[in-house]
Amino acid sequence: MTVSEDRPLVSITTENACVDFPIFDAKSRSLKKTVMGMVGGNIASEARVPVIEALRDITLELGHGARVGLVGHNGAGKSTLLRLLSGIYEPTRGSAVVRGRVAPVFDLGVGMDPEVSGLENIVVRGLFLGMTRKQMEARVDDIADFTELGDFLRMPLRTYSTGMRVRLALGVVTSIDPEILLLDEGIGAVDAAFLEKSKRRLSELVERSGLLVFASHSDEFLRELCDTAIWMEHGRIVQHGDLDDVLRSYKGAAA
Ligand SMILES: Nc1ncnc2c1ncn2[C@@H]1O[C@H](COP(=O)(O)OP(=O)(O)OP(=O)(O)O)[C@@H](O)[C@H]1O
Repeated sequence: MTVSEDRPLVSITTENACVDFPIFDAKSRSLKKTVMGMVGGNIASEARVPVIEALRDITLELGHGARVGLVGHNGAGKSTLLRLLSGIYEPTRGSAVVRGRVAPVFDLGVGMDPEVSGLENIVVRGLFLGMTRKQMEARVDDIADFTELGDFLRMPLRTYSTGMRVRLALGVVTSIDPEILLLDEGIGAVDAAFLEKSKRRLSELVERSGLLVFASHSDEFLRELCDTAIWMEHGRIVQHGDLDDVLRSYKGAAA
C-alpha cells in the first residue's frame, strides 16, 4: 500500500482568528430564550453579557512537518487554540482553515464506553480518532501488549482504575496515523516506568504525523516532540519561532 504518494497536503491557516466566550448566567440565558422566542430569532443588541476573549487575532501558517509547541501561563489560550484548530470551536471573527485529517487528543478518556471491554474500547476510541475498524482490528494485539493489562482487557472499562484507563487510552492514541495531531498535555496518571515507555511511542507517533501542535507546561516533553513554539499570553501570540528561543523569552519574562 502506498500511502505517502497520494497523501493530501496538510496545512493550518488562520487569519486574525478570535474566539469569545460570552458568559451567561442561568437567568440571562433563559431571559434571552424568551426574547428570541418573541421577536423571532434576533437577540436584542442591548442584551449585553460579559465576554471572555479567549483568543485574539491569531494569524498562523503551519505546513507539513511542523512540530509546534504551545507555551504560556494558565488561561493563556492554548487549549482554546487547539480546540479552534480541531474545529470544535468556530472563530467568532477571522478565519481558520485546516486541511487534513485531525486527531484531537485532549482528554484521553473521551470516546471510551465504560460498559464495553477494554478490547472493544480500543476499536471504539480508534474510530473516534478517525481510523477505520479494519485498521484498528489490525492494531488490537499490539495495543493490548503495550497496555500490559492482560485479562483485564476483557472486563468492562468501568472496572478499571484511572491509571489503567490512561494506559489503554495511551495505547490507542499512540497507535494511530494522524495527518494533524493536536495534543494537549495531561498524560499524567501513569507510573514513571510506563510513562517512559509511552514517550517512545509518542515520539514515533509524532514522526508519523504530518503536523503536530502540542500544548504543554513541560520543557522536557516539548524538547522531545517539537522544534518550534508559540508563546501565548491573554489569548494572543507573543512569539512564534525556534523552540529554544521561545522558551528562553518565556522563562525570561517569568523571572
Ligand atoms: N468553555 C469556556 N467558557 C468560558 N471561558 C472559557 C472556556 N474555555 C476557556 N475559557 C477561558 O478562556 C481563556 C483561555 O483558556 P484556555 O483553557 O485556552 O487556557 P490554557 O492556556 O489552555 O490554560 P491551562 O494552561 O491552564 O490549560 C481563560 O481565560 C479561560 O477562563
